[in-house]
Amino acid sequence: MEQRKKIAIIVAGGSGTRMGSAVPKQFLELSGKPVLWHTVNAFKQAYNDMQIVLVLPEVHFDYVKPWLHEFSTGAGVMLVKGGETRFHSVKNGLHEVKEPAVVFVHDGVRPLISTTLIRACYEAALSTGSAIPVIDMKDSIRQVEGEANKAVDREQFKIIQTPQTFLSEWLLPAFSLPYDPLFTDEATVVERQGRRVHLIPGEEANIKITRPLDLTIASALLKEKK
Ligand SMILES: Nc1ccn([C@@H]2O[C@H](COP(=O)(O)OP(=O)(O)OP(=O)(O)O)[C@@H](O)[C@H]2O)c(=O)n1
Ligand SMILES: C[C@](O)(CO)[C@H](O)COP(=O)(O)O
Repeated sequence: MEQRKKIAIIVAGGSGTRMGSAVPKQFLELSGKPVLWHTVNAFKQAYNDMQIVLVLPEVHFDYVKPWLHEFSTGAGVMLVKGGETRFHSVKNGLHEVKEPAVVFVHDGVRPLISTTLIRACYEAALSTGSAIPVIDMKDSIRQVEGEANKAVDREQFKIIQTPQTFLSEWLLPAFSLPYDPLFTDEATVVERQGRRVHLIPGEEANIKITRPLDLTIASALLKEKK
């Protein structure tokens, strides 16, 4: 099978308002290392020729420099300034994609991503153009509109994860579209360009650390993984 350069754009440019911690959640400690260390490590473990583009506010470059040298072998890690929204952070990272590649876009705050899922995304994107990991809904859901609410069929919905993975020739043109607040992930941007995205099974453990309880859950999951 054809092989391609692999680039992981890891976005860590947010301020973590829902977490409410003094230090942004991507730098909080998880089993003795920053959350973001686990995320970068997962991509380096999956493929040692993986190029990492780490997107974060310039004021936070000093948080990561002390431990980044650990990942300097192979294609290394590049630091890029974050943007106003996640979309703008991804767009800044994409400026570093200068040759045909399989591009993974991953939340810096999903440190439990597995080697198996990263490799599955690579293979699926290489053969179909895109790979979006999803999991089933466990709870019942309701649609709320003002005072009214109604049950909806949860079988028609999926929970979307990252890494959202694409051939660079899919992703780069899509990000020249004007920003829309609905662009909360890359699948939405690529779809707006008229492409149909390919869903693959995600992982329950691939949680996004968003609120304080998620850090407790991530810590327990990491212990189980070891
Ligand atoms: N301008 C932004 C906003 C978000 N992100 C990143 O996108 C990922 C998912 O975003 P989210 O969990 O919403 O993080 P925050 O925006 O930091 O959190 P909150 O919405 O609670 O403020 C995170 O790794 C976050 O750092 C980013 O790179 N640039
Ligand atoms: C990309 C994402 O993690 C997919 O579930 C999600 O859309 C990020 O949303 P957030 O509001 O920026 O956390």
